[in-house]
Amino acid sequence: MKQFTSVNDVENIDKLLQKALEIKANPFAQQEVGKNKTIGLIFFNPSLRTRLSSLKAAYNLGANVWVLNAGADSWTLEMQDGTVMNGDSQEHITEAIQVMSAYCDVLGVRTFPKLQNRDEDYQEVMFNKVKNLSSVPVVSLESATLHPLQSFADLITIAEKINYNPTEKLTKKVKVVMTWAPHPRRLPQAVPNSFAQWFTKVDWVDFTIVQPKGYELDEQFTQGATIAYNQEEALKDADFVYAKNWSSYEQYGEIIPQEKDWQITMEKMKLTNNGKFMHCLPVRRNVVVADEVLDSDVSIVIDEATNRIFSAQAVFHEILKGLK
Ligand SMILES: NCCC[C@H](NC(=O)CCC(=O)O)C(=O)O
Ligand SMILES: NC(=O)OP(=O)(O)O
Repeated sequence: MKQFTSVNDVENIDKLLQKALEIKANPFAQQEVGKNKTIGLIFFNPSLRTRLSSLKAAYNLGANVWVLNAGADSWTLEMQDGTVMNGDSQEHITEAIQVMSAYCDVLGVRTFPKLQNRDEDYQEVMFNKVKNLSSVPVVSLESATLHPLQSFADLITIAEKINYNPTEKLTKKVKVVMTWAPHPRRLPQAVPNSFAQWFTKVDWVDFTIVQPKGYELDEQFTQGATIAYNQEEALKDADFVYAKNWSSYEQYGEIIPQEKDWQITMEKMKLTNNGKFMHCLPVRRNVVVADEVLDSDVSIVIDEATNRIFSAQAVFHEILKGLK
């Protein structure tokens, strides 16, 4: 693997899934792979899980690791080219990334969208700038439009829960429903785009996206999914319910007020096939999902967060293995 920016960098999803499950069963077996290697992590936005699970993954592989919270820990970085830097910015991204990539063998980067200009966000201007300036392979720690380490951890979690065995054909597909949920702030589409991009490629999954009108995601990620608008209807017989808020793609970055309450409650979970509740976290309690769901054994959000270690470890392992 030469980089990890989306599922398209994965040659064989099933093989990578097997790798992650093997690593989880035996997390310290590959300490040679990371020996004398350094993983650098740059965060332009906040993080709890991605930051800590990436550190843990690097340690498990015997690698060294550093983290920089850009802007907070470092000089204030200038992102625009051709600027006269006589204001608050102290260092240009051009030097900063070249220098930081000289200090590591793999570079992880988090860059959220600004949610102002759809073209700029969807062209991944910021992430690509970093990627092009880096002299080492780049891993997405969530970019403007995608969060592949999260989706891969979600896949590991579902595979585990159903005791997935790649050599045995499932008699019935697993029904996974991704549902839009309410939120007080304008949030990116990265998590749902990425989840859709991965799960439309898993042939043992029957994948539905349910959302209010106006919240349709970019079709480049959702092709192959069943698109629905009635939440109760869609939840029927679901094995897994993946809740997430996202702002509108069409009315870019906006919140379109809803009459119906899209919050996930126990009553709604009862419509499913004993379905499990999933969320990438952080989650707003009693807005996105009711306490009664999150605090019950229906919820597998902690399993997902735990599997962030193994999605990162499998990806770092594949990239480090390919380095000279
Ligand atoms: N990395 C996981 C999700 C990150 C981000 N959530 C947030 O910003 C939630 C913040 C809040 O609840 O105000 C998102 O939706 O893309
Ligand atoms: N799910 C996730 O990526 O969490 P953080 O934003 O805390 O890293």
